[in-house]
Amino acid sequence: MIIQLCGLSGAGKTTIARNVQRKAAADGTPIEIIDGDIYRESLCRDLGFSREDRCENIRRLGFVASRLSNYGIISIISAINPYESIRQELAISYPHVKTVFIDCTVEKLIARDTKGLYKRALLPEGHPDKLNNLTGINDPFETPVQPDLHLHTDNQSIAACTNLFLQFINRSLALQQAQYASVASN
Ligand SMILES: Nc1ncnc2c1ncn2[C@@H]1O[C@H](COP(=O)(O)OS(=O)(=O)O)[C@@H](OP(=O)(O)O)[C@H]1O
Ligand SMILES: Nc1ncnc2c1ncn2[C@@H]1O[C@H](COP(=O)(O)OP(=O)(O)O)[C@@H](O)[C@H]1O
Repeated sequence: MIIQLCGLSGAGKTTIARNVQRKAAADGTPIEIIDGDIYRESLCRDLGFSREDRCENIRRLGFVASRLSNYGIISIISAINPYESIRQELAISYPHVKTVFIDCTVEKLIARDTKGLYKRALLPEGHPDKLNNLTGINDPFETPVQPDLHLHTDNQSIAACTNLFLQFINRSLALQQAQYASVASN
């Protein structure tokens, strides 16, 4: 199974994915997190934040996820993943792809601003430190049309989001196994 997250910087993608990974590992369920931030330092080092580059980024992360999921490893793509078309492309490119929206209001993110990116994006035009293409501020984020799971990290605690995510994975795995069993019996 491939789980593609989407959500703005600071929404909680990494935090929730790591919590879910740790809890699932305790039950013997292997999860690999394919984090945009980390892959942008290696496999995706040549990519920036234009629409074209962000789409290429997701395609590459999707490919890595697909290789791992062939071996039964649940692959969580933790990236902003801002465009509906590339999310749909991923969903039809590989089997068992789920989309999880990690949703948080921009107001809350500006208040959190763990990396200082929002402060930089909100600087006046012409300021030398201004960030001109921060998703949600001066670059688009397309709300997913029909996510398989929608978490609201501005009003649900980290623990609640983690539990909802784990329950979602367990439900999806059970459905997947039922599908395999039904195919095998026909
Ligand atoms: N302009 C701009 N817009 C968005 N994000 C920016 C930008 N510049 C740097 N960063 C940092 O890069 C991380 C996002 O990379 P992703 O690979 O997840 O982005 S994308 O899916 O290709 O849109 C993102 O990581 P997260 O905060 O973990 O989401 C930021 O730390
Ligand atoms: N309900 C929540 N879910 C996830 N993170 C939360 C939540 N509430 C507060 N946070 C905080 O928000 C920040 C999210 O950062 P991070 O997980 O790196 O986001 P992202 O990977 O989306 O950029 C962390 O400091 C985390 O402690």
